[in-house]
Amino acid sequence: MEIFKAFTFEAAHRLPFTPEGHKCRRLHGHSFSVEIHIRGAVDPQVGWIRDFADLKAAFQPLHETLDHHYLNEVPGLENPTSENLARWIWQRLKPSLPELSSVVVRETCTSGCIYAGEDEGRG
Ligand SMILES: Nc1nc2c(c(=O)[nH]1)N=C([C@H](O)[C@H](O)COP(=O)(O)OP(=O)(O)OP(=O)(O)O)CN2
Ligand SMILES: [Zn+2]
Repeated sequence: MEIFKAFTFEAAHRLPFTPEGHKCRRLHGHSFSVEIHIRGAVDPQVGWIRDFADLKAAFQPLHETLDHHYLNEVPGLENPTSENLARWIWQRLKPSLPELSSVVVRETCTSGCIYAGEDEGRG
């Protein structure tokens, strides 16, 4: 079974490697949303996989780093696409949250990324 916890944060970014004239090359902002999913067995005693509060606590330091920041200035997010942001979050959560199964990032209501660690370990 899988559970998730959703978060939102406000941030500015620009995508420096988009072609000249691309709208996302300009500085702009989003109300980002992030879902942290974990997969595991339900503990029959307590009836849950893990307390939602554990997911909130794990994401809290990342929220502080991202919320109301210019993402391009955050180390590791110099090219803050949804894909790179999802991988950045995954790499920072996975060590303390081994049951992590996917990170979902939404830039807008209609655009986002789902990352499940596919290319981890490939350099
Ligand atoms: N694969 C990706 N494509 C794009 C990314 C990205 O991170 N990964 N990011 C952007 C921009 O940041 C943009 O702000 C969001 O994209 P888009 O969905 O094009 O934005 P709109 O809300 O303007 O979309 P419309 O549906 O056209 O109104 C671009 N691409
Ligand atoms: Zn954008």
